[in-house]
Amino acid sequence: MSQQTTPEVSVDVPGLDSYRGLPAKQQPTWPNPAAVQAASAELATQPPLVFAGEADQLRERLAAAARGEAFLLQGGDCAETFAAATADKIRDRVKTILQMAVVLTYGASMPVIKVGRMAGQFAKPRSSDTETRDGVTLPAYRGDLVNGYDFTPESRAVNPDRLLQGYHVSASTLNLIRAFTQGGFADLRQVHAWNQGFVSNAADRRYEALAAEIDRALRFMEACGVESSALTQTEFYVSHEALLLDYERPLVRIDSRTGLPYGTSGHMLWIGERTRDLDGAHVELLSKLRNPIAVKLGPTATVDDALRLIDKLDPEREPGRLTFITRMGAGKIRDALPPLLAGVREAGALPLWVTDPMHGNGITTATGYKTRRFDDVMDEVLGFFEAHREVGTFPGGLHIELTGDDVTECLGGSENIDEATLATRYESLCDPRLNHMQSLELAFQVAEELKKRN
Ligand SMILES: O=C[C@H](O)[C@H](O)COP(=O)(O)O
Ligand SMILES: C=C(OP(=O)(O)O)C(=O)O
Repeated sequence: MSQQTTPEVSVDVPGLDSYRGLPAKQQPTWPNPAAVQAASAELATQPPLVFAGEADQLRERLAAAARGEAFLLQGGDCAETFAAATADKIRDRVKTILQMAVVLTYGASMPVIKVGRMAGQFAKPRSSDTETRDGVTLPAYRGDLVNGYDFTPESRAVNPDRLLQGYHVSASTLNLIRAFTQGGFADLRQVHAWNQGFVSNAADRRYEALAAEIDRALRFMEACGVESSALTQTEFYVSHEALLLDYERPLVRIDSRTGLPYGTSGHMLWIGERTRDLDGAHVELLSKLRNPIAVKLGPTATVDDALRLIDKLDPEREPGRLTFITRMGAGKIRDALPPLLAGVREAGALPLWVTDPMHGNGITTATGYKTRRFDDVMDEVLGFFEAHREVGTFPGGLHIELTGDDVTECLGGSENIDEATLATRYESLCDPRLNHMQSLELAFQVAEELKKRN
């Protein structure tokens, strides 16, 4: 996030509101439309959270990944919360992503583009509008941008004041991320320090060995007089699902250099599996924005779906503009992905293909915990690499739900978290995340797959 640009101004753009008449899924039913309009109007007066030039820079980096010259690592909470936007928790998530990126960069000898599911991942699509506990039914929790998690009528009531709160929490999160990644914390000579404070375990020990090799290489480079800001700072971008239209639209700004509209709520915005209808409001609005855009594709996605999304979102077939994040499920990816890859390639398009091995592998235990098996997550990642090998396309990235905390939300991994252990530290308000150690283990395994390609 180093590149500065000319300031942006907020003006009405002809055509930008074409999404308004279209079906918009997964939106809250605001009880008081005037209050939402007031909140959106207030948001429209706020400064942009990210700059257009940064989004352009990310698009260039993603273009390199689409061409097979870089790898995208995108990760963070399932649902960020306002309460957990603390310095320690943000730092630990950034550290975990930096550590994973080091493992991948060193293993694959390839640049790794770091993108957090951070500073805006506050709205969640849900399967049901309501939740029932002990015979009491209340609105489902839709993320801190919409309502509260506590199971009381007051907390679950949707509240448009949260739109502004979400903006401000995103701003302070982003401020901290910028400070961590540009202000010395991401210096590669800190590669050991990133591991401190985490419980020592097998993945951490493997990481320590790798960090020692990196240290040696850095000392060698220093001795040779090599100096580069690439060793002391890192680019780190932010992304989230652009779900809540009353939040996203007011944060659109016109880039004064080019006159083009950018979503300034995050560098990269994605459209979820539940809202990717071609004729829906989400695809329409994001088709007008110049940011890098991603779309989730589940196991029922067809070649035709993918091609029509490309026509709508990336008509110029510009590498870096469009990323497909596949989330098929471990049992389906080997059948469902190869035809998609082949069909899109035959049509001459070059989207970036990324795997989300989390969202197709959810299960619920008998005791009611939503969880995922680490082995299923890993199996989907392997299936992703196999599918690309079969078709001859590039497996360009990994999208995961993770935390820097030692939570017990996903089953398995080398700590062997079992069903009984889930209860000890289950903190996610929506879907289960890989903990710090599981995230590192996954990074080592993905690095092995990338190494095989080389
Ligand atoms: O993160 C993704 C979705 O918001 C989540 O899987 C929905 O979960 P639900 O089926 O419990 O509503
Ligand atoms: C809701 C999500 O995923 P999907 O749209 O793939 O279900 C998510 O990534 O938070």
